[in-house]
Amino acid sequence: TSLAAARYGKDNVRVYKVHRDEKTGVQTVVEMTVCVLLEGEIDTSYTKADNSVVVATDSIKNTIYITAKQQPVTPPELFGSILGTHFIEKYSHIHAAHVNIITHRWVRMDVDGKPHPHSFVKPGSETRNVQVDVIEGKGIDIHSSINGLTVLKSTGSQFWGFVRDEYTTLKETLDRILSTDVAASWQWRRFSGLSEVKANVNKFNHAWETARNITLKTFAEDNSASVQATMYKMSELILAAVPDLDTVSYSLPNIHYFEIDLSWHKGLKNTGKDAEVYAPQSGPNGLIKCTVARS
Ligand SMILES: O=c1[nH]c(=O)c2nn[nH]c2[nH]1
Repeated sequence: TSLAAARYGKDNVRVYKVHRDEKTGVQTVVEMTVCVLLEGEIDTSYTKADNSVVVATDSIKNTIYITAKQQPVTPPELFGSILGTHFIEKYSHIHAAHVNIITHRWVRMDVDGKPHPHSFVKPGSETRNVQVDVIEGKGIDIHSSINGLTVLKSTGSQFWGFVRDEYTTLKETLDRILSTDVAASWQWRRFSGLSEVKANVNKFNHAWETARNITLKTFAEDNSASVQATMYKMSELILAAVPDLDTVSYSLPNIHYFEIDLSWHKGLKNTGKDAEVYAPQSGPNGLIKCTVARS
């Protein structure tokens, strides 16, 4: 046998960092969950029980906290690039570092109509994530994403004209509920190294804001012919707005809300244009994926 592939490290490293502005007293918080996996000349630690090549995962965890203390932790694309670059520069036998960062959203609380200096709300399960792959001699590949952004529209969604055959029971509709948990991601062009990431640092927050705004606006305004058609429009708009992206991807579960026929109860109308009470479904759910390139 031989080792076809190997990478190891520490997962689920939870990090919180506060920034205290001495002048204004305003405090800002960041919370993230970090995973760092290392690749390189580590085969003998698997094949020969040779631990001399192992940077202990405990040391990797320590490095994450030290780097979070000494370096900026936002945007996550920058922190991931700094962290990954550290490992390939510090250890000559490590040739790639794969950093995954899940940043949780602490949104500043409004109290009496004013943003509070040190209080925050977590608005749900939405996160901002990055996968940063620092590859020695090649550069830095960054994949950014929005996850867990749950949306619903009560109309403005259709689905008809699909294959009808002996397997089909689904009725065509010009007006349905559409709900999904948005997973949107975008692949940056390769950066030559940390200095180029730093030179482009302002693009990362702009891209996240742009992708999030386009996703919400298109979801709301498009009279959707299908999940497929709407997610493609979102992708096209994001690529047009952010020139440094190579591709945009979506993975959208179609969370169904079924009509309930109540006509058996004294002829109660609750289907089609009379539908008001629906049964939200936890599963089965549609799952629609795409990756859109520039051409
Ligand atoms: O938007 C949709 N796309 C589909 O492919 C599908 N299949 N059933 N319902 C659906 N809705």
